[in-house]
Amino acid sequence: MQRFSILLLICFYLANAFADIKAVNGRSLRADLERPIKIGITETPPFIIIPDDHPPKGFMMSLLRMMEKHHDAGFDYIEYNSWSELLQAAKKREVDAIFLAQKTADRLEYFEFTRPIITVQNHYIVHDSYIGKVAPNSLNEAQVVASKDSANYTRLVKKGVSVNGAYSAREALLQVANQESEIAIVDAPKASYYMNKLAIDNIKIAGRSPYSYHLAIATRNDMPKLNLFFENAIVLTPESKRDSLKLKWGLVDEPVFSWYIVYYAIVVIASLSLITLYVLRLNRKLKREIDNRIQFETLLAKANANIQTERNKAQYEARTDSLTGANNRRRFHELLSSELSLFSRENRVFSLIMLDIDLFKSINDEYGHDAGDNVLVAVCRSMMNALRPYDLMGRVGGEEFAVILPGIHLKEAESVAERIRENINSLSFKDMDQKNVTASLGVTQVKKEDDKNSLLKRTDEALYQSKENGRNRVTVIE
Ligand SMILES: Nc1nc2c(ncn2[C@@H]2O[C@H](COP(=O)(O)OP(=O)(O)OP(=O)(O)O)[C@@H](O)[C@H]2O)c(=O)[nH]1
Repeated sequence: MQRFSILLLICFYLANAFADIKAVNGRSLRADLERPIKIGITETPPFIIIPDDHPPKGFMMSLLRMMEKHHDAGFDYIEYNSWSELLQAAKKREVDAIFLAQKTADRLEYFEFTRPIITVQNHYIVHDSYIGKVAPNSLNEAQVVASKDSANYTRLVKKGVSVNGAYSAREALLQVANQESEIAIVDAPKASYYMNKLAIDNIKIAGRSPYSYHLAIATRNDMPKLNLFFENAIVLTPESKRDSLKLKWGLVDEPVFSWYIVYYAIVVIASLSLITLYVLRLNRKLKREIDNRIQFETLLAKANANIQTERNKAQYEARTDSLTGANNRRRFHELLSSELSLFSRENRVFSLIMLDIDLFKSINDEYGHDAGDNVLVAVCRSMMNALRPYDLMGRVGGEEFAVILPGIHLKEAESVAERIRENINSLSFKDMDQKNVTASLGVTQVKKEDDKNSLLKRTDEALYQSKENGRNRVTVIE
């Protein structure tokens, strides 16, 4: 994250460096200029128009006057007859600033340029009788004319195109109107201005040159504060005011290639790419972490499920007799305690049966321990069959079982015990030569004054009496 922030800072630093916005206050700057700024002007419609008997006007003049007023500056306008005269005067420092387009190496020796104020597109102007559109590669075969002062002229001469050098854009247009030349290369604002002003109605625009130029203010480079002043004045001129001036003078800003846009685009794209890369990386990392977490949670859930299963198993084993599956002695005593407390709290009566298999030792001795185990399992199952689902049974000794009969009174409990006895008596075991097994049972019903010991003791006593009286019987003690 820290690395990313540093990169972003560098991007914004570069963006500002390219934009080169020198946000200096216009008023304090003007105070540093000891004398009015001398601005050289020459006829350059529709940017600068110099009528014989009126003050100069045009887009640039309006803009300069706006700056003058807005920044409380003093401008002196010095007029020149031609562009070349004006340029020479500026180089000789007779004027401080001029309105200029091309940043040639020669000009950069004398001037510093502000950012572009407006971008102007060149067009091909032809006579009305010209058929078709003019393309850049058709210039070689045509009679082309351009103002000698213009960059178009220099550019075409450099490319080896034979081009007539007119004294001005006005003359170039007139040459086409008079059919002395075929194609004039003039920028759109000038062309439309002269076509209107001179009422030339036999020429037309027949194509767009690939070249455009930026118009800026060039200030003498031995007064750096001057450039800063104009730069600041341009930045502080509201876009809306500049737009309304452009509209007034029939200017259209052409969508032309600008390095500023490229720089900004690079910076913005680079920043967005960095952000996207960062987000994608973060996303991948998060996804990995989520996957790991899911995997970990699945393992954890499995482990928890295993623990729970083991716990359930342990609980089951802790309360169950492993041979018969009945409640073991400990669990049975817990159940008995809770029945007793229910009886004392809610007066819910219950009966207790105690059962002991008769002469079980002899079964073990005669048929083996495994046969004895089978008898225990069979007796247990037979007891369960004789009981209701909510009766509570447990194996409380080696061959001894007990049953709690919730809600059952003594008489009914006796019948249940009798049914159990009969069921056991009717069991037959193949591995014991169909020998019958019998059991003795003792039955009692809980009483108000009972605790666990007294209850168990009474039931045991009943069981003991069954044994004493010959086994295979049920004895009831109230
Ligand atoms: N096979 C088997 N025998 C058991 C188990 N638990 C206890 N025994 C045996 O059960 C027998 C109980 O014998 P005794 O207490 O003498 O009573 P009995 O032979 O049933 O005689 P009475 O109760 O008087 O009818 C003992 O020999 C124990 O070893 C068991 O889980 N499996």
